Amino acid sequence: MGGGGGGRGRSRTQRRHFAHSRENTWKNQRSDRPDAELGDGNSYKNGSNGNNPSWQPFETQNLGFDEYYKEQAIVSPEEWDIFIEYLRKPLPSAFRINSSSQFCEDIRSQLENDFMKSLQPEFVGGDEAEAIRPLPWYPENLAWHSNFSRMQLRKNQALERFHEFLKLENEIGNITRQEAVSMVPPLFLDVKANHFVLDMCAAPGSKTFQLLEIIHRSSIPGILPNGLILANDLDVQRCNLLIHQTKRMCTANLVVTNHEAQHFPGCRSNKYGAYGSGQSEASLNQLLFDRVLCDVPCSGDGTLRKAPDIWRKWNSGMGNGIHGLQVQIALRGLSLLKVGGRMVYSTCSMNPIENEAVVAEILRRHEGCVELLDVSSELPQLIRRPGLKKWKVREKGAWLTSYKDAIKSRRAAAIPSMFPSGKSFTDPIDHTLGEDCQNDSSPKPEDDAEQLERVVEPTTDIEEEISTFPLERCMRIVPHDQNGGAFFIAVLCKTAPFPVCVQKHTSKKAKLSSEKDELLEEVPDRCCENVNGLGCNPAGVLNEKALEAALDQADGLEKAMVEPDSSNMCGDGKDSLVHAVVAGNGGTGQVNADGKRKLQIQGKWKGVDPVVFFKDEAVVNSIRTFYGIAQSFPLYGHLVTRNDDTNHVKRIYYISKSVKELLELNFQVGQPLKIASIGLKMFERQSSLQGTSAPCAFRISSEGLPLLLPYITKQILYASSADLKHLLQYKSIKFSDFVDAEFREKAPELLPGCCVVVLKDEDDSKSSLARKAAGQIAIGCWKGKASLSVLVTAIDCQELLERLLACKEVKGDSSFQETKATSENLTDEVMDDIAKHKDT
Ligand SMILES: C[S@@+](CC[C@H](N)C(=O)[O-])C[C@H]1O[C@@H](n2cnc3c(N)ncnc32)[C@H](O)[C@@H]1O
Repeated sequence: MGGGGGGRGRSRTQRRHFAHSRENTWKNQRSDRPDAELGDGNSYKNGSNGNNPSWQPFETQNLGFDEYYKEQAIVSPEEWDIFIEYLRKPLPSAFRINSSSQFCEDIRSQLENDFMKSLQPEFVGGDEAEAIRPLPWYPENLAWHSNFSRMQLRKNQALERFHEFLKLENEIGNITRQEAVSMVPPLFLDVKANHFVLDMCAAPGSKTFQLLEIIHRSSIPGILPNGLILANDLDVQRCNLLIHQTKRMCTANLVVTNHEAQHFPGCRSNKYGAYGSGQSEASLNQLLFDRVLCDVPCSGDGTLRKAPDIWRKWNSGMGNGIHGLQVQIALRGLSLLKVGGRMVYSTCSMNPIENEAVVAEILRRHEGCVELLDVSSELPQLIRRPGLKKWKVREKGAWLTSYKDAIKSRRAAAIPSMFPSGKSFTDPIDHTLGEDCQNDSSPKPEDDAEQLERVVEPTTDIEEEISTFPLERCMRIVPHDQNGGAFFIAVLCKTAPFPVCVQKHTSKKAKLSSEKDELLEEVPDRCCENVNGLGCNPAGVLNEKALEAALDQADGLEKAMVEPDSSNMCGDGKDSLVHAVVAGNGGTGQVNADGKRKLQIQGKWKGVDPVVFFKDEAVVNSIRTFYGIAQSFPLYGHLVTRNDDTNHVKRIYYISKSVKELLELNFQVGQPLKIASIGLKMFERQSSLQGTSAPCAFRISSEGLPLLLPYITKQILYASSADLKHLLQYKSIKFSDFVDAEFREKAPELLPGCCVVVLKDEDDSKSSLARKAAGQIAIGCWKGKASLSVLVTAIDCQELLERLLACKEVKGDSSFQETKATSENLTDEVMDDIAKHKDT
């Protein structure tokens, strides 16, 4: 694999993290109920409570919700009952096969030819005919729908093999459990292997993982794709979940950052080769993206089937409260998008205020530069509804048809962009989104059900508004169309650079014409964000005059940034503005002699380990020599650590060429990116007693091995399937006990320390599976005085034994059955064994 093909060396803590990653309230609340196990979509509202007298059914009704969505005509009146019925049913599960995994075909074939048939007798029916089935709209049968609940999988003996399969393949990254509708947005991004992709609100990372699969899909072994994924999330803990999730991918093409998406820093430099010793020539001088995924935070009412507690919490203030932030994030995404690039805006909410209103607002602000794409010919089997052209705003119990309504009734929380026309009319109160960008997404104390009791002001004298944008090109997925969750997706294309925003200015004209080009693209977004937190209305066309004005404005802006006017900014936008200036000045970090600002541009993010290029030539050369790594595999400039003290580096990470360029640019412009994780763990310091006597201080990590494998010429042995099986089974084997004579002879000749054992192509291999596995199944081992020991976790041993078994089953080798039984019983003892190897 070119890296990224699903992984080895998964953290055992991962499962624990995932257990807490998403609330599954059905699971917690209904485990004692017999009907809870059906997984057939029955409504549980009126179900029995089993033997638990304290059990309370979830209230799957909310009058405010009903009234709101009926009024918004989210579905036709005839469909209302079935819509609600489905919303009350638990969500069937879904999973995706990792299309870049070396075992992708095996897994698909196992599902199609084995599980689809063998599980059918265990399925009791309901709305669905099949126990498991491929999702018809997902390409190549790579995503699957399952009608078994987690509890059924756990409790039903007959399903045990399928359950074990799901658990194991999920843990090692060959499949990912993910809600079906959540798999849709990345498909509409049309990502190619060479794309730079920004995932703005990425945690917990299921879509990031899918994007990584796409860029790695056609990689050939040992070659990395030219693209990268930059996954960002504001929440540090959720970022950690994402890092754990994506570790399973073993990729060198991922960077994880931790920023407010609406203030994601700009990185731009006009200088080349300014970083470090000057040996490296950065070929990237501005960080713009070919694709942006804008899967924004939202009220989440599309996930009601998975999280029924939302029934209780839901009120219309949730959507209103988050609309401003959603607009800001989407606008920032567009400003970071290349001309010609695609951005997908998505939410798991059904609310038009969070969906169509946001899309309409960004089209309004960048009219002529951004197009809402008609993607009706893409994924034709996906059932979706056109976006709404009209909707209303509910505010403090009243229905508002137009912003005029809001002015009339002095409903200050409603802002023009929430309405279909987006018109602000005469506004006695200052309703800027700047106010809203305090990011108060928490629902207002109003309760819609209560509000229903109030007298609602008539709006009859105000005309109904209809959006003039082609919002029917947006897509709304509703639960009853294909027995899933609800989602909203809009696909946008940036068709032209954003014009300059012309505003009043007083400062002197900027004279540096060399900066003009930069300002053409950089200033408008920033200067306007500084004005109202949302970017500008592109009233002015770009001409020489406008450009000069913009240069003037930039001049003034720069001053403003030294003494930021906090009243004009949202959140901690000050930081990103400062970074932007650094970027604009070629990353010298010496924009002026202001000491306070200098501190801000050190690029040292509190509490975040630094990212340091690992340039210790002696160590790099010793690694290259020890493993005989071919010169065609670039190491220099591709290795980084998270430790300033290069003498005490424990782990060395490998980064792709694309990530290297991004990192170099980040250094050039003063490190505005707050990097939480980067690259692929490739080498780890061997700290055992044995390790200290080994000629090379670093061993190859399991994650890095697939990428490095085609380039290793020393410390490598080819084992028969029998010997590899024994190694995986017993963990440590004396040289004299190997079955294969050649292997028995060659193993003692290796240098002490880390080595690689690869499954060899045996002449008698009849199955294509076995032939394919040969040369690809490889493990790290430790060569001691008289034995070889595996440096592989128990779960990896188990998975590899399963693979070997699958190869052998075709040949009818019964001796492998015995191995399988043993592999399933791998215990913590084995884990301890391996841990000892690593830690003693
Ligand atoms: C809908 S979830 C994203 C789900 C994710 N795309 C996935 O597929 O796994 C929204 C995410 O936005 C993050 N978030 C909230 N406010 C944010 C902001 N201002 N900037 C960046 N991320 C934000 C939340 O922490 C949350 O992880």
